Amino acid sequence: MSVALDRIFLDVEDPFIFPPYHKAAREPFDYYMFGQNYIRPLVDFRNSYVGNIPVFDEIREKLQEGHNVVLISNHQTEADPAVIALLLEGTHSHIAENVTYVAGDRVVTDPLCKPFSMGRNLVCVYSKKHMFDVPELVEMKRRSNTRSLKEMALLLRGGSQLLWISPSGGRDRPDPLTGEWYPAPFDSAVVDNMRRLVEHSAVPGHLYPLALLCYDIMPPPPQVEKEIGERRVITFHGAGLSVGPEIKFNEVTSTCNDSEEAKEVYARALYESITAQYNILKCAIHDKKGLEASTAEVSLSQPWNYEN
Ligand SMILES: O=P(O)(O)OC[C@H](O)CO
Repeated sequence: MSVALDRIFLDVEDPFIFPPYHKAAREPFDYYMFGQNYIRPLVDFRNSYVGNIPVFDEIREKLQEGHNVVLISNHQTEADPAVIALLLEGTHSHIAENVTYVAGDRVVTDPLCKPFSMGRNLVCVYSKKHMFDVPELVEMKRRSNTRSLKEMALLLRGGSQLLWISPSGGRDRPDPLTGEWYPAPFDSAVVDNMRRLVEHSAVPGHLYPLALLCYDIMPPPPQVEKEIGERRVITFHGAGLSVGPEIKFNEVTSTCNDSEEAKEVYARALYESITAQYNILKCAIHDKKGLEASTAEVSLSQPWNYEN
C-alpha cells in the first residue's frame, strides 16, 4: 500500500501525461510488476479459473507468425488488465505482458488509477459514453480519438499486436431489478471499426471473444459517474477469464443482406459467445461448481500453484 501511495503522490507532484499510445513503463520503476503485486493478494486462486487454454495457445502462435489478434471483451473493473495478466502469467507470460488495452480517459486521468495504468500498454481514447460530459471538451476529445485511431492503425500495420477492447465503452453493472451482473451490451459500431482497422492493416488479423468475471475484486460504483474520484472497495475473491474460438466476420455474416445487418450480426455473435463463457465462469466461481462447470465449449483449468 505504501508503494501505491508513493507512486500516487509522485504523480500529483509531477503529473504524467499519457500520449495516445503509451508503452508500459518497466524501468527504472517497473509499473507493470507494481500493478501485478498490488492486485495478486486480492485474487483467490483456489476459486479462480481460466477457460480454453488451447485457444490462448493458438493466439500465441498467431502472434508468433506476425498476425494481429484483437480480444473483444466485456469490462468489469479497473483491475481487469492485472487480473488477465495474473491468470495467464504462469502459462502465457508473453500474452500477459504484451496486451495493449484500448483505455478510456478515466484510467489515464484518475490519480488513483494512473500509476497502475502506467504499467500497461495503452491506446488512449475518449469513450462515447463520456464524450458529452463536458460540452466544451467534445471537439478536443474527437481530435484526440482520431490521433489514437491513427496510432492503432500504425501498430496493426507492424503486425504481432495483441489488442484488448471492450465495445461496451465502460464497465458492466448489475441488472437493477435482479441484482445479477452480466456483460454490458456492445456498441456494434465499435466492433465494426475495430474489425475494419484490423482488415485494412495488410497483416492477417483475428478477433476472439474474451469473457472476464472479476467484479467482486473491485466493483465499479453502482451508477456510471461523470466525476473522477469514485470510492474504491476491494475484496479477496475468485476471478475468471475465458476465451472463445476466433469468430470470422465472413462466416458469421454470409447470409446477411447488407453491411448494416452484417455489423449487428457480427457484434451479436461476439457478445453471445462472451455471455455464454461468462455464465460458465459464474457457475464455476459463484455457484461453486469449480472445474465441473466445464462444458464442450469452455474447458476450465487452474494453471497455477495455489501458493501464488
Ligand atoms: O464507470 P464506467 O462504466 O464509465 O467505466 C469507466 C472506465 O471504463 C473504467 O475503467
